[in-house]
Order: sequence, then structure tokens, then C-alpha cells
Amino acid sequence: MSKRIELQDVDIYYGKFHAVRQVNMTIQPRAVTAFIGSSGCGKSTVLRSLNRMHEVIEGAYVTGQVLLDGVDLYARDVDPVRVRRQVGMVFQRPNPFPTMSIRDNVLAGVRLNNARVSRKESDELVEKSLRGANLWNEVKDRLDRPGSGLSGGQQQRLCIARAIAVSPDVILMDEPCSALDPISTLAIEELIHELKEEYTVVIVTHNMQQAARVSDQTAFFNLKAQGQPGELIEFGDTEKIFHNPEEKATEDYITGRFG
Ligand SMILES: Nc1ncnc2c1ncn2[C@@H]1O[C@H](COP(=O)(O)OP(=O)(O)OP(=O)(O)O)[C@@H](O)[C@H]1O
Repeated sequence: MSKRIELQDVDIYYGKFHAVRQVNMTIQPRAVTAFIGSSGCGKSTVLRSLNRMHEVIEGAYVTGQVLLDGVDLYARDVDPVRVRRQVGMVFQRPNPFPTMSIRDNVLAGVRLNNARVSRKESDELVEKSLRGANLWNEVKDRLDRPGSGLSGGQQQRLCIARAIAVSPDVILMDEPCSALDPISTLAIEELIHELKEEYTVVIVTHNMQQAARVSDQTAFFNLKAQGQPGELIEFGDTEKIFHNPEEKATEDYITGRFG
């Protein structure tokens, strides 16, 4: 089930280093939200704060609130492992478990959650997840072969199948196409478009055409100066951000005048 994410007064730190300042935004369900901005402005850091992956780094912490349909992911009684099940993540480089079969890769997250599933249930789940990731037809005859035997684009779709197999509410993607060729990129972009029917999707991308193609809303982050924390400068409908932004910094970035 797709859920709304609200960030309220979110500040993010790596130890003493203040990486991101005062982010306030509402990420809509059943929509794709793109994070854009120059290198180092904190896009990935904000993304990782949405499923508590940020705090995995020693000394790293978040202040403020991140609410998933009104529930604070950082409340004391919330289990981060449960959060990561609800809010799945796909990384820049496809990272299937190389020696594991395609089938076991899809089921890896489910098994990690100690879910007991029968062979029939797991067969159904594997098919459903691979269909959901637009990969089924390409791999259905080789489910027992290693995931590493697939092309880069197929591996990335396998990682998406693995993410959706645990029925998350949100899928976070950190530059999911940056290691892929244009054809595989197109396949992932089409898939992102379909995923938003069921999930809240947030994608970090350096590719502005990609942000314009795949997202409904865009958040532009920026650094006021080197060494300063990153900030959310402007957030709104992608159409508006790209064609009629409110802020000069957004316009400069969109038109390639900096960044
Ligand atoms: N593990 C870490 N430890 C300390 N500082 C970090 C760590 N990861 C990122 N940072 C710093 O936090 C700031 C934001 O980094 P982040 O990777 O979120 O930016 P980004 O906008 O995603 O950049 P890019 O587009 O280059 O991926 C940068 O100053 C970066 O050096």
C-alpha cells in the first residue's frame, strides 16, 4: 500500500558534520518524487533518512520527524528493521547476491524477515515480483541460474523484484540507472512509471531529463556555500519546477548554469 511521507524539521548529521538543514516536505503516495541538485547537496543523505539507513553509519543521526502516514519512523518504539521492510531501497549499482539463484535473490528479503512460505507460495511470489519488475518473461526459464548471469539492466530489475517481494509501502531509488545503458535505462524508467500505481516512489537522479520524464514532483536541493549544510530550495510539481520555478537557484540549475 502506497503511503505519504512527511518530513518535519529534518536535520541530518554525520557526527559533527551538519549535512542537511531543516527539510520540510510532503511526499505524495502513488506518485514519483525526484530529488535533484548538485553533487554533495545531500540528496542521498535525505533519501537514506527515509528508511533509517542513514543511522547505520557510525555517529550519523537525524533530528526532526519523518512520518509515514502519520507514524514517526524515528519514534522510540519503532524497530528500524521493520521500517526498512516498509520502505525498500534500490541502489546505484545493481547488487544481486552473485552466487544465489534468480529465484533465491527475489526471496532473499522475505527470508530475512523469517517469513515461512510454502514452495507454492514462494513460486507465486517469485512470479508476481518478477512480473512486477518487468523481468518475468526474460528469466522464467532460468530461475535457478545465478543472478550474476544477467545483464546490468536485468540485475537492476532483479533488485527491484527483490524490493517489491516484501510488499513495501515505499521504494527509494538512489540513481538506479547511472550504471546502465540507454535501453536498460528506458526499461527501468517505464517500470518506475508502473510502480507508482502501487508504491510511493522516490528517486535520486543526476539526469534532469530523467527527472522530467519519470517524476510527478521534484525537490531541488542546494548548498548555499561549500561546507554549509544542504537545503531544500524548492519543491513542487515537476512541470512547474522545470518550466516556471520560483527560485533563481532552481532556474540556474535546471538550465545548466551551475551544478
Ligand atoms: N558516510 C559519510 N560520512 C561523512 N560524510 C558524508 C558521508 N556520506 C556523505 N557525506 C557528506 O554529506 C554531504 C551530502 O552527501 P550526499 O551523498 O547525500 O550528497 P548527494 O547530493 O547525494 O551527492 P551526489 O550527487 O554526489 O551523490 C556531503 O558533504 C558528503 O561529503
